[in-house]
Amino acid sequence: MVKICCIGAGYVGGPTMAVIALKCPSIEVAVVDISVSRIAAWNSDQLPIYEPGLDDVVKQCRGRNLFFSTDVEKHVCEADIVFVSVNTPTKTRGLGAGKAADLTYWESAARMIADVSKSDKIVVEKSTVPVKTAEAIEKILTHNGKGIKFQILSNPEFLAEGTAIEDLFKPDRVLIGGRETPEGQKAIQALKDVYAHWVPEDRILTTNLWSAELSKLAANAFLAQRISSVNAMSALCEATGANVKQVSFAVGTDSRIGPKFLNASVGFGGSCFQKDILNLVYICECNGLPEVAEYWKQVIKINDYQKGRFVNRVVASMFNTVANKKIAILGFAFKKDTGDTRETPAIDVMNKFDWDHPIHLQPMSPSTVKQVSVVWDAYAATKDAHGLCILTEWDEFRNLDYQKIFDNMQKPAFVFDGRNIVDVDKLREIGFIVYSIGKPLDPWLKDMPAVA
Ligand SMILES: NC(=O)C1=CN([C@@H]2O[C@H](COP(=O)(O)OP(=O)(O)OC[C@H]3O[C@@H](n4cnc5c(N)ncnc54)[C@H](O)[C@@H]3O)[C@@H](O)[C@H]2O)C=CC1
Ligand SMILES: O=C(O)[C@H]1O[C@H](OP(=O)(O)OP(=O)(O)OC[C@H]2O[C@@H](n3ccc(=O)[nH]c3=O)[C@H](O)[C@@H]2O)[C@H](O)[C@@H](O)[C@@H]1O
Repeated sequence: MVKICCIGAGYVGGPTMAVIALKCPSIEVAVVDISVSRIAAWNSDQLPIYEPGLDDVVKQCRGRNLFFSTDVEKHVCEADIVFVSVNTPTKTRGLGAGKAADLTYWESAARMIADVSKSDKIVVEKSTVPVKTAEAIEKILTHNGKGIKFQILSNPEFLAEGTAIEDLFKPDRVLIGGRETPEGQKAIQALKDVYAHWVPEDRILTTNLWSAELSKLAANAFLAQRISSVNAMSALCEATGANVKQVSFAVGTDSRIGPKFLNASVGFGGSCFQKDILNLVYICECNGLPEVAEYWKQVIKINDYQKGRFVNRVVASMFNTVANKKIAILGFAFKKDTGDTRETPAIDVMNKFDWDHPIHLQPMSPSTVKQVSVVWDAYAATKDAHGLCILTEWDEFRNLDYQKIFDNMQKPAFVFDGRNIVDVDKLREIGFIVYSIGKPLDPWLKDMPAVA
């Protein structure tokens, strides 16, 4: 029986391995992590991440051929294929701080694999890593490996949170990069055989190592670039009276451009887009390509601009200050159908509100006045509020009773839709002053000295 071990039981390791276990009953899959609480949660009825369809998949195979464990070394030692799906955040200190990927988790995983292995293994990069990481990993493994043979493969993951199970069941493609040697090709075939249990052959792409590593960074950069492009257009729409929904529909019907990923928003969030682009920027700089680095940096600059623009609209509309006002934030996750709040635009928006709050009105200590409170219900959140900001596109926010909300808010009552999900005309009829990203401006906003 083929044995797979995955190091890192996070948003990627957990769902990907659960799907491999489901689709390949003949393979034993162990997901290991140093976090005791995370593993305990994977072994409980309350999984550590919220992902539609995940509970069902885990229930079907946990204890059968899917195991979650903190005994990292034992499972690595026994495995034929070791996936490494640890976090690769942006470095916060030292060389490349603020841009380069922090590979300390990866390096310690690689050293541990080298230490505990007693048989040949295929080591698979599942985490998103800088191009050429496989070379460094190879060096760590072969220098410590006591003659044991390791083949490194790059198999980046393209799932999106909220649709992870769907994406894993029917991926657009699976990408496997490996060495162009006979041993490398054999390793590629072994991993292909795993995916071939459910992914059609023509969707399994094989490349050299560096192409696979770089394709992942490139894919995320292209996706984020589409969002920054449409968000840049949203600013121009507001200035000209065009409607960004109509513009993106018209643009997206061109089959060369396509309709997906053209929703204007308060900005993209999530743990990966920003970090992966920064990583790309750093790699370009290190390779003497400052113009290319500058090009990709703009994607992040526009994203920051968009978040700032949104807050400026809110503050300018509300008589140029939010001090002493109650603002209801509807949605905090970085997108719908996930509980993940890493790098969510809601954090930036709320921090900027805090910045607008004059010092003399700030509580002396965090316990004296509670500036932020969290409630379960949109009606409770909006009661007596001066304005509401929609920051995540949860379906429930489309169908709220906005008349009831309006009746319970302070007047004038404002709606700031950072996701373009409300019916602007209907809300204006109710009496709200509405700002919706990239849509023709409310007369109220036109008169404000808004700076965007
Ligand atoms: N979150 C997402 O939707 C996607 C993430 N990725 C990439 O996948 C990688 C993992 O991302 P997430 O799953 O979101 O991260 P995560 O933070 O949810 O999970 C990583 C896990 O690795 C564990 N870990 C770290 N070092 C370890 C070690 N030495 N031994 C054992 N466990 C260790 C941590 O305790 C943590 O539970 C990142 O490189 C990310 O860029 C790629 C595609 C999608
Ligand atoms: O490497 C990763 O981590 C993953 O990053 C993204 O997936 P994810 O961040 O989970 O979610 P997305 O659906 O891409 O959304 C990212 C952000 O962009 C925003 N977005 C998305 C689409 C759009 O049209 N407009 C827009 O503002 C979302 O609200 C969210 O804040 C990619 O879509 C995945 O392919 C990739 O595997």
